[in-house]
Amino acid sequence: MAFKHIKYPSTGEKITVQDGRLHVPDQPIVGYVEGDGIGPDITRACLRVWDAAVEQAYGGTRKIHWCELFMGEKAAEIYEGNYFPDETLEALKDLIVSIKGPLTTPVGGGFRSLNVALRQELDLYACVRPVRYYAGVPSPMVHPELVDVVIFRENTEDVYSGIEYKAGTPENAKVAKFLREEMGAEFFEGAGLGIKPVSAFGTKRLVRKAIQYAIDHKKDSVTLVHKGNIMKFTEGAFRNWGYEVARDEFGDVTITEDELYSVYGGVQPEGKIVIKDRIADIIFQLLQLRPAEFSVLATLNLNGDYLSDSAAAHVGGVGIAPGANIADFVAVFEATHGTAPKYAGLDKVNPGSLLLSGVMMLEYMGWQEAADLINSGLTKVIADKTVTYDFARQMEGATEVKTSEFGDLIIAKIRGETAALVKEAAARRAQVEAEKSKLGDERAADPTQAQKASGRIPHTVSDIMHKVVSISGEATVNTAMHIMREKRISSIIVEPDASGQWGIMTQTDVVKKIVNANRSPARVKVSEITTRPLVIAPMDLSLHEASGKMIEAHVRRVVVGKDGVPVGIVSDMDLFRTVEEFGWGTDA
Ligand SMILES: NC(=O)C1=CN([C@@H]2O[C@H](COP(=O)(O)OP(=O)(O)OC[C@H]3O[C@@H](n4cnc5c(N)ncnc54)[C@H](OP(=O)(O)O)[C@@H]3O)[C@@H](O)[C@H]2O)C=CC1
Ligand SMILES: O=C(O)CCC(=O)C(=O)O
Ligand SMILES: [Mg+2]
Repeated sequence: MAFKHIKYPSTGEKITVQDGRLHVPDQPIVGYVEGDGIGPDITRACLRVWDAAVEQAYGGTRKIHWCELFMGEKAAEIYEGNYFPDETLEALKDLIVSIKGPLTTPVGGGFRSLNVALRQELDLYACVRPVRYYAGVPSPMVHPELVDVVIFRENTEDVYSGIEYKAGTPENAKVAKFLREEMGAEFFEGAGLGIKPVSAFGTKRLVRKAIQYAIDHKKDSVTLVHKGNIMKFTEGAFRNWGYEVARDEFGDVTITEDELYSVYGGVQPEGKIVIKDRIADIIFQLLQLRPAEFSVLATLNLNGDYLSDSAAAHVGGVGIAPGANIADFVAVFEATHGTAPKYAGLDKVNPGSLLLSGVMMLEYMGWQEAADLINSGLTKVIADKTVTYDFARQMEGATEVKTSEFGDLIIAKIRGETAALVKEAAARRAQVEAEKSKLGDERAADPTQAQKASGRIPHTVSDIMHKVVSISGEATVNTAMHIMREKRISSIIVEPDASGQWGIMTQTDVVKKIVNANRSPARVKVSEITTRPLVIAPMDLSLHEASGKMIEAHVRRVVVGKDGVPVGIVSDMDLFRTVEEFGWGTDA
């Protein structure tokens, strides 16, 4: 699709899916949507922090190439009233990984939620919202550190499906008539009507992802949250289908809470995840009073929406509540909160929620080092009590900073904290490199001695060969002789001639073809006394085989090569020395 307003950066590569896995190049193109309300404030700050963390973690070898995509009010301005242009949808699919700011949805009328539309159009069926405590964050809980749950909220079904009939419309009248007359339903005249589809397919793929996450992250339980006592065939079915997936697809690694007591006497067996369920209303109390009992929660769409904002409040509020909308590969990361319009453009709110959504994104891309830097930078800034208004109003002795300043402080921590470590690691790397290069030089100069020092016994020609020295056939024999004397070598490799053949010139050639023939080495070209073609032995030729070759061909050396190019040379003297140093045969 040719884009009208979206411009992919000219540098960077697209993230792809290869052999069923996400393939993230070192210079990936990642999409971002600024969002409405406070969106531009937090996005601006976060882009700088993400870039700084990636730069710091990978020293410039990795970099995100951002591509702005348009949704919401900014899109409506650019695309003549279109809040969700087709090309944005196309690019989100094409780029696979993107991050977005919040988008406004009018209440009680107007256009449909862009966020919900996005999730449905891209079938981003799992809304993943981790809720955990960052040390120093103000919290109303006595033990907020015990909160560490990941909410897997079904993201495409339930009452968010948009099957609603406004009171007073012909559609509403038609549905009401059907329900009353055909289904025997009873409800007040003039009621607005909504339908709540919950399918086995939608439930199972969500619960499957939640259980897989629990396995991958060594979590001890998955709790199915539902209001199945009231909505038996939707929420009750969600619970039943959830247990079904656990039993049918993860039977070897899961047990039910019933089994935990009836079979295992309450002692959770090593390596088993407990699948349990709780009714939706009581889970709000339980998460406050007994948070340690929960780790992964699988919820329907509406319950998960409520629960994620509420749980966020236990650990500092929605200002620090990250999230992601994930399909099998395509993912759009986003803050849990909305557009907070009263703060729009004030550079005031907490960018933490979007920032941590970016941390989830970096983890999804496999860039854990950059993610860790942000986590630790954020923790340190909070520990310094330099925080945005939402934390400052709950923290004694805090200094309130702006959104952008909060970002700057995190960047400073990321750079400062790692500067020393990076310097130290670079020095360590340089030391190792220097040591390696010294050992390499020693090996090349005296392979036998180097192996003796390292405890290795040589077996093949590559174990004892010396690096070849080569010369052009156009050089004079005089020049070649100077090099051989200087390097203390008895032969020199001659570069390929016009027909591509390598050659060799030895001390014996000089004795026979120069001295004995009464020729001046200054006037004879190397090519004139070179032996071609050169027989090149493979690197894994054994020392025994090498001796055989020398005897058979009446030569005193074997040239060793790779892909037809000579790389080393082994002489009869090298064999002699090796045997003298290491022994040979059965008594070696
Ligand atoms: N995914 C999305 O794009 C979402 C979009 N929305 C949309 O956002 C709009 C506004 O919704 P609303 O219900 O007011 O909810 P919001 O989440 O936008 O704001 C509610 C309150 O939460 C606090 N808050 C929100 N974000 C931050 C932040 N970054 N830092 C600190 N505090 C924050 C503020 O509290 P305080 O007043 O105490 O300072 C704010 O007034 C609606 O149109 C809604 O549909 C809502 C949720 C998600
Ligand atoms: O789409 C919206 O405007 C609200 C969505 C929401 O609250 C959420 O996803 O948590
Ligand atoms: Mg919400």
